[in-house]
Amino acid sequence: MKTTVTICGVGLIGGSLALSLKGQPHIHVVGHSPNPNSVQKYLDRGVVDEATTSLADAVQHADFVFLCVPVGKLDAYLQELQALPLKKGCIITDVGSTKRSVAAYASSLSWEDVYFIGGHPMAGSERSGVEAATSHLFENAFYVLTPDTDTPEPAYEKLVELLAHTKANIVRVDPVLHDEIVGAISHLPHIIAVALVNQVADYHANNDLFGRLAAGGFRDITRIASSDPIIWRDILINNKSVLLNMLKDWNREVAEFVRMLEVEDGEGIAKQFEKASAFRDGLPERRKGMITSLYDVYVDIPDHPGIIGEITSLLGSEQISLSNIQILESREEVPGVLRLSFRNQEDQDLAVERLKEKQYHIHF
Ligand SMILES: NC(=O)c1ccc[n+]([C@@H]2O[C@H](COP(=O)([O-])OP(=O)(O)OC[C@H]3O[C@@H](n4cnc5c(N)ncnc54)[C@H](O)[C@@H]3O)[C@@H](O)[C@H]2O)c1
Ligand SMILES: O=C(O)C(=O)C[C@]1(C(=O)O)C=C[C@@H](O)C=C1
Repeated sequence: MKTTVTICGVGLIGGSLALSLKGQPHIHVVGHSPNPNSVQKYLDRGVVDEATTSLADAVQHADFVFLCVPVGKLDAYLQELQALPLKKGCIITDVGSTKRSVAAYASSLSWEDVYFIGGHPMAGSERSGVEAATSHLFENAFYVLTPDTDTPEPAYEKLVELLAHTKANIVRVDPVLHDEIVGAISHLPHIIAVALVNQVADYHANNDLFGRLAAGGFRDITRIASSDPIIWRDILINNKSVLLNMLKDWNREVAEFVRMLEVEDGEGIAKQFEKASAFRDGLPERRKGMITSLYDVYVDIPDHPGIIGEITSLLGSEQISLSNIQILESREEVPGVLRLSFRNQEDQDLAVERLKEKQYHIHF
């Protein structure tokens, strides 16, 4: 008897989850979207075994239901699911980037032999849609679960067992604490990246040298500013109370820089950099999952013909497979950036070593 896993919203996260489960001999993956074009896309891309626009059909045999839609849609999905006949013992979970409100809403509903356990894989990217999904997105990343105190342990263990296919590290966290932590390490950085890009975009509107000269530093801190607007609108509004407090703290950080610059407090500025690098350099390595676990490398490429061929030949001669290659910028006078995506950590490590030997400037 196969385990049926239904995924509602097969985008970046839902699609990556589907790909990590699909192909397991005992798992059948069903995709759901209310949009017939999306359903067709899931099938055409072979991300799911079956797909339908009917939620009732999608969940009728489900052992697990994953809600992989924007955070603002989770409550409506839960309400709909509660009104549908579900299999006994069915586990409903979500992948939303906030956990407090969905956990509270789920426990306000009454379920009969159906269990809701909130979830949040701590991996992703600025890309969105099923086109961006990869089977290894969650490998070595943390995957937060937020069971209630009354969640039966066997239900929790059943979900943990299924998620073993993602090769993520499961960590159990209280939903309120979760929202505070991700507010600081994920949501606040997205706000800052977007505000910074928009500030520079306004300068650029008066003089396009701003954008043309934008180099590694700007790119490193702003990749996430390209994230999906609807997904992030929902996350930020949902975590509003945490973020409003954190933005007050952020204003204090900015005010301190204003003060140090006004009085030319060089020692104070250097201390801020020392404190920051001590913390950042001490973070667990990326492969252990603190920061996203896509195997992407950014290479600055001088503007001369044949450079991309040189890089791909170098990787090819080492039998390193690329899963994707993309030119992010290529304009006169300024170096471009090439994004190389690899299938696994070993390929990424080897590519970085070889590219560095050839004096390429690499960043992550
Ligand atoms: N992007 C990330 O890095 C990341 C990481 C971890 C968790 N998350 C969370 O995962 C969830 C999905 O995000 P994503 O990045 O996969 O986004 P996505 O845009 O790639 O996918 C969202 C999916 O939901 C579907 N959808 C949108 N509105 C819908 C609606 N009203 N009804 C039904 N389906 C609808 C879309 O068609 C799409 O399939 C979000 O809750 C997000 O907070 C995102
Ligand atoms: O790497 C990225 O692009 C991400 O935005 C991933 C990221 C994050 O901020 O770290 C974004 C949202 C999630 O809920 C979890 C992970």
